[in-house]
Amino acid sequence: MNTVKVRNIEIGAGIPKICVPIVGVTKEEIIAEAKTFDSIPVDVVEWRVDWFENVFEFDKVEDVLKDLREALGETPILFTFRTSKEGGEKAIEPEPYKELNIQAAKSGYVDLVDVEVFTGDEIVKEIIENAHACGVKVVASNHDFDKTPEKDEIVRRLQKMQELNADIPKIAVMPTCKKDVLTLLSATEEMYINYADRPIITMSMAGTGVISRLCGEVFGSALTFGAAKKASAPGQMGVEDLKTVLELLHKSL
Ligand SMILES: O=C1C[C@@](O)(C(=O)O)C[C@@H](O)[C@@H]1O
Repeated sequence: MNTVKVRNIEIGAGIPKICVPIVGVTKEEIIAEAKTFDSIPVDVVEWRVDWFENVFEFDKVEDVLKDLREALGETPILFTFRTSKEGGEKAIEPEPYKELNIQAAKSGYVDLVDVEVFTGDEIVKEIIENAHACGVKVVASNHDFDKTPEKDEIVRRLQKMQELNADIPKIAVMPTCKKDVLTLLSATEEMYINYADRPIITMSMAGTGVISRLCGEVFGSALTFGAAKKASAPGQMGVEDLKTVLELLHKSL
């Protein structure tokens, strides 16, 4: 099993890493929030750029990235445009989506970019190649905010991300009942044990699924999202509580 090293954080080794999203609208909000992060437990910061008011002007995106990098010091930055199709704030066409992610990777300010795997194989491959060429890692992602696909389908999607050469396959699904949470955990365990040669990230959303955000070390999910000021998806716990539970489990495993 390979791990993914970004700055001083090794994703896929030991206790699951905590990623905190920033969902500010203005530059001021985004930077002000980043400046509070030295007092909370956070391993990786996700900038959810789809919330940013000027996301379609790259010079303004780059201007925020420059100050974010300064505010966050050595904490790795994951750059994510979550499209409205997958639960994000804004819609975007595939070509500008590709350009945005490649420009972010080339800026030198980000450590990882998130690429939605169902954008289209050619575009996904192009983003991954460009990101890798500048030393940036790629989290491939897929989200289903309505339901939980069958176990085999979840495993198939994670495999597809790995085949496309993403560094970290990730899937977030919505449970409609408790059994759906077991389906997600079972798919995670199967992928982790039988197919994955790299870290994966999985979660079942909302309150019903919250257990899946805590037990990654048991079933094989390498990173979990926790909330600081505002959650970016249903079911994210506050980071302090999240850290406590992850450490309690880690001690007993
Ligand atoms: O992909 C994910 C996972 C997530 O949807 C969650 O459920 O925690 C939150 C998003 O911000 C992130 O990009």
